[in-house]
Amino acid sequence: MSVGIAHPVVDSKSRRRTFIIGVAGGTSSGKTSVCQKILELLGESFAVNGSRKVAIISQDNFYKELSDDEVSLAHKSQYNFDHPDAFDTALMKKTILDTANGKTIKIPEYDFKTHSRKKDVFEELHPCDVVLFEGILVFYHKEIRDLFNMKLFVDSDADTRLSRRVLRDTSERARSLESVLQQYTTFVKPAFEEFCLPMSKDAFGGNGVNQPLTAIETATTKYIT
Ligand SMILES: Nc1ncnc2c1ncn2[C@@H]1O[C@H](COP(=O)(O)OP(=O)(O)O)[C@@H](O)[C@H]1O
Ligand SMILES: Nc1ccn([C@@H]2O[C@H](COP(=O)(O)O)[C@@H](O)[C@H]2O)c(=O)n1
Repeated sequence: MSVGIAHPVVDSKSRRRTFIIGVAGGTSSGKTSVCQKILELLGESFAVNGSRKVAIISQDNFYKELSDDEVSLAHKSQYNFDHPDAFDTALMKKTILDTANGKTIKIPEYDFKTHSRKKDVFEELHPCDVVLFEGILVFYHKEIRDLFNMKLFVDSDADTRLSRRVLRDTSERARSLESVLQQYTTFVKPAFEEFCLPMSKDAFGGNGVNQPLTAIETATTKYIT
């Protein structure tokens, strides 16, 4: 499989200095784990040529703020967090563009237990050389998809994803087994098939890090001055 390295248009006044990699995949496919591994390995290999800053941004931090009624639905597993409209696409686009243009950005932090952003809590991210932007639907909107220099799709079997999700959501996200299964069958699985999987076509696939790592190293070495 070949890896396409794109050069999206960015603000002509600022010198682009960040290589942005989109990392998509179903829930619990291992997106965060793959990003962390890439970050670790890139950090080590880049250290040879001087320090390069690599960061991970999660799409989860861009969930929209919900009304009180929507929060009640969410607590009953009746809110669809897997639909593209659940995300603040405008803020996501601005954040990626600002990152691409070497600006310092502020990323909201999300609380899965309350289904809301943490009030007045932001992570400040200073300019980076490489940013991994991961999430279930980071390839859905063309206007976002086209901002990535490279696209990776973490491909894990559905049973594996569901079993990891059950373990994670019951231990880390304060969910009951019944609620995880209800949400999965009602929203998560159908949305994965409709909105996530079809967008994986032109992305670099698999669930390991070796092939994408080589491609990323090659691409970023050429791209970053
Ligand atoms: N290769 C793996 N083997 C076993 N567990 C894994 C593996 N990759 C991820 N996990 C576990 O599955 C859960 C979801 O992984 P994560 O990387 O957060 O996925 P995603 O970001 O796609 O939701 C986490 O609890 C993580 O520790
Ligand atoms: N309040 C929320 C917000 C999101 N979710 C679920 O999270 C999944 C995306 O996160 P991953 O780390 O699994 O990629 C997504 O499938 C949403 O259903 C939630 O349960 N509650």
